[in-house]
Amino acid sequence: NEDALAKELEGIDMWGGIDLFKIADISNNRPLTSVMYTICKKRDMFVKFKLSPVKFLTYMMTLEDHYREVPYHNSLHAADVVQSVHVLLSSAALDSVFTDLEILSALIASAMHDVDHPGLSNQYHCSNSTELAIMYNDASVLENHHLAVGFKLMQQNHCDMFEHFTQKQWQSLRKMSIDMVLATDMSKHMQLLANLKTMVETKKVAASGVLMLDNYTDRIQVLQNMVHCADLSNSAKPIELYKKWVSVIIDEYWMQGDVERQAGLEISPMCDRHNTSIERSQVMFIDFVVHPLLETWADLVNPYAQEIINELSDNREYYASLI
Ligand SMILES: CC(=O)CCCOc1nc(Oc2ccc3c(c2)CO[B-]3(O)O)c(Cl)cc1C#N
Ligand SMILES: [Mg+2]
Ligand SMILES: [Zn+2]
Repeated sequence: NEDALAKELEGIDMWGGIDLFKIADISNNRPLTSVMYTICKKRDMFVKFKLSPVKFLTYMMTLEDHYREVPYHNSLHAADVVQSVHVLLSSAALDSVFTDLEILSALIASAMHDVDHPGLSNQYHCSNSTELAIMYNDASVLENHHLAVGFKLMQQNHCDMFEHFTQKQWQSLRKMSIDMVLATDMSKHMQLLANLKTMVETKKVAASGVLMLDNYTDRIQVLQNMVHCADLSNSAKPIELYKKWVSVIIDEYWMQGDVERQAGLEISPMCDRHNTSIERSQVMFIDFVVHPLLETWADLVNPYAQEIINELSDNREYYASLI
């Protein structure tokens, strides 16, 4: 089985290069741990930061165990975002732009960004003043929870993989990871996109063609948008993968709608199994959210994301043709 897993992981450096549904099957349902270990190994993170592989794997398996068995927001999605960030980071326009600590932070943030997701949206939690909504005062409720769980688990026995970090390194990784995961809250989308657009208009590029980012605000904005793009990137992947992601997210939305209907609550958008057009909602999400974001990202790292935009346009036409 190790050979089959190694084989499937060969495409890990390519956009849509791995099938996470297959990897889940052949990794004994450890897609997140397998993908994260492979990428960190390739990026020589264990040597660079003196990470104990045993503690790293113990943490990753513990983190993976804390993703729930919900249709979409399980560890498969986290593995997908980790791998997508890994590919976006390797864009030539970002060559040696980010430090190893920034790269490790982006990968760790991606790995934990939806941990313990209950399959119910922020809107559901806030509308019903759930325990989590009360805990986080309706502000980025799920994203705060994902971070709290993700970092709490690092304090567990044998999970302290950053034991050799200086206080400065730890504080920096923690701040950047927090800023990236909080930026995956969809209510921050318009602000994030506006910042990215401004950055594209004012971007400074070195003679070599790489981006020049000279302060924390600019650097973290690019990292936040990168994780956000990866988080929404299903519709820019090969159509067979995209269709699988659509089918599982609809399952999760419909389960939420069933809970809302049962409780006599107003059913959230796209969550009513008796009244929803999957094709229409996908076309609208692509037109109003994903395409504007990925197009701006493509402008930033131009011309290194054209393949992603082409894939997205093909997929949009596929669903538009079914309406
Ligand atoms: C098959 C797909 O293309 C799924 C991509 C996500 O599809 C949506 N996502 C939406 O918002 C969130 C985006 C990211 C996240 C979450 C919600 C909660 O955790 B998360 O960080 O994964 C909204 Cl509002 C609509 C759609 C649609 N369609
Ligand atoms: Mg999330
Ligand atoms: Zn996510």
